[in-house]
Amino acid sequence: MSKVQVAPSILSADFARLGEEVSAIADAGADYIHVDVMDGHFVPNLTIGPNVVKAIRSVTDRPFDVHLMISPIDSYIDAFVDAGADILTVHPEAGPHLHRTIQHIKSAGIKAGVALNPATPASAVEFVLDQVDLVLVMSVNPGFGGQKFIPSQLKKIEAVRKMIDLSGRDIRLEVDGGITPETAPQAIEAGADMLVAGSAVFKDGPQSYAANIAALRPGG
Ligand SMILES: O=C(CO)[C@@H](O)[C@H](O)COP(=O)(O)O
Ligand SMILES: [Co+2]
Repeated sequence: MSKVQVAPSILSADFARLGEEVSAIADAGADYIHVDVMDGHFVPNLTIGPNVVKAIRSVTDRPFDVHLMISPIDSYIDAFVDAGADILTVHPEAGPHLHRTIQHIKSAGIKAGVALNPATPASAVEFVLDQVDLVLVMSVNPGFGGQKFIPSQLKKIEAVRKMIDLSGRDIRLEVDGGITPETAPQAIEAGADMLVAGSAVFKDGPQSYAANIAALRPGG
């Protein structure tokens, strides 16, 4: 399996100093910058939109992994592509035609991911697996940082890992929610190769970011 990569979620950053925070996690070893976009409708929280993504894009050359929790999804894709997203990940429930949404993202020349909510089965991604670059398994219900990892998702991570390996395609398996030094090894053991972590990275301030990121990697 490829090296495990860490994508800190800026949802737990200090929004008053967002540019500095993005720069600090990049310097601390983040492989991606995970951006949680929430609309107060698909999920019960409101966060940031494409203007903020555009504003922080110039702070680092790390890829932006943009997790879209908005519905209906399709009319927002181009704005996030223009803002500088490198990966756009969408939920199957967020639009009427998942395959078409993925084609839209791919036709813009960037990577496409599909996010599976805790109650959404692995099979939801089966017939688009030939199109996607990433599958994101949500290990909490989407909407907030700082929630507890849902253990039943480990089985789904294993199932998605099998599907990816069978496909023979280069697809990342990202796990998002409640990732800590205690739960990261379980997610990795089940097949994850990309970990999102918000509260576990941003706790204790910038001087701890490098150690917090390192603690999530295998052997960390
Ligand atoms: O997408 C989401 C929540 O909807 C996540 O990306 C969280 O922001 C991760 O936060 P922690 O659970 O790591 O604190
Ligand atoms: Co997320």
